[in-house]
Amino acid sequence: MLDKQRDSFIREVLHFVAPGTPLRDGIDNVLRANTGGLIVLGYSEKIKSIVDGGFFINCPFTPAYLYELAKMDGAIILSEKGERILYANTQLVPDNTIVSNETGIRHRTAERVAKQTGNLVISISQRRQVITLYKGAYRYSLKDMEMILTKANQAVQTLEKYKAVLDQSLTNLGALEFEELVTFQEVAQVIHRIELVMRIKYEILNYVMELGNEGRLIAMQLNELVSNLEEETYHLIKDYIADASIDPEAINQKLKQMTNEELMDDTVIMRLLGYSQRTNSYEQSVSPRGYRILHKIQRLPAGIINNLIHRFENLGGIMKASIEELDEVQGIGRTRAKKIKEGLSRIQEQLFIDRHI
Ligand SMILES: Nc1ncnc2c1ncn2[C@@H]1O[C@H](COP(=O)(O)OP(=O)(O)OP(=O)(O)O)[C@@H](O)[C@H]1O
Repeated sequence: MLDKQRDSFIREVLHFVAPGTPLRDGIDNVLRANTGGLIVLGYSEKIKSIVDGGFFINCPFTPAYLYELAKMDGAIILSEKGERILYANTQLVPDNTIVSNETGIRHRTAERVAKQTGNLVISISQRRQVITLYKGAYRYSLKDMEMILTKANQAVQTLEKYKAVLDQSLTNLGALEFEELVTFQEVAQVIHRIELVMRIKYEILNYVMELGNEGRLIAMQLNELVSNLEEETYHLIKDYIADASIDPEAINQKLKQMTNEELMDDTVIMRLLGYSQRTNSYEQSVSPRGYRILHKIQRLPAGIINNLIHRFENLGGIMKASIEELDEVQGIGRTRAKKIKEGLSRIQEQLFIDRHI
């Protein structure tokens, strides 16, 4: 199951220490110098209450100052956004009844301070050459750059393969929609494949964050591969959801919470869309409303698409409508009615060709 809170924690903290930022340069210097370090971001009331001693410095942050100050014992406290160095050589005294699984004193202190205050705490290990970030109950250790790059590239390759399979099933689904031969099975399969692709996308996004400047190329590849998939999923759910008044985004969120096993189960997806297995067999045919296909027609506003579906109920109905009948729909004149007909024929033709590639 995807932990959304953990995901946003990772994004937030990785944004702070992404390669190329002054804070990261400073941390890397401390790591290389083998002095170790304990850094707290933000001097909140809660932090104030657990700080003992130290020097008030209050100077702009530079990687060189951080490096020099880390030579002293104790913790360094930065402003919330890391732009200023506020204190150095401080002793942190968090509540020692807070559970910590860390072994060394520095790391245990970091974890307890993060849990007690909710501030971001960074621990740079002297012996193990690792940087660990703590915030609230979350912990994240920055891995070696080369290793992340390799993992990110492998994930992009996996994404490419999954995306190719997904594209083929989307083409098949589209062709079957025009033939009015779609069953729940195809719909469930496409939803399952989309969600798998989205999961790989989020994994890669975390690598991109961690890679900072180095991740730009991977971010571009990712964007090219899956840029409009979210929109496509939204329309797909709108096409097949049993109760059209339910917000497709709510269904999408539930989809993200599912385990991989649940995702592969057609009956779970059917239930998610609001169909019960007893009344609807998943081999039974089902008609799309037409949002996904109609959005492929260029310059056709969403309001008109809604009017069309409201009037003709589904894609089949819209396909069968004559130019005169289309013309009667609010917002559609004769020229636009012709454009809709032509657009649908063109999309259908292309899908039938692509289906056999
Ligand atoms: N409560 C604390 N407040 C401020 N600094 C602390 C605190 N506890 C430990 N430190 C810092 O950590 C250093 C000792 O850490 P220790 O070696 O025990 O931790 P560790 O978690 O094993 O880290 P490392 O992997 O770097 O050795 C101290 O010299 C001090 O600078």
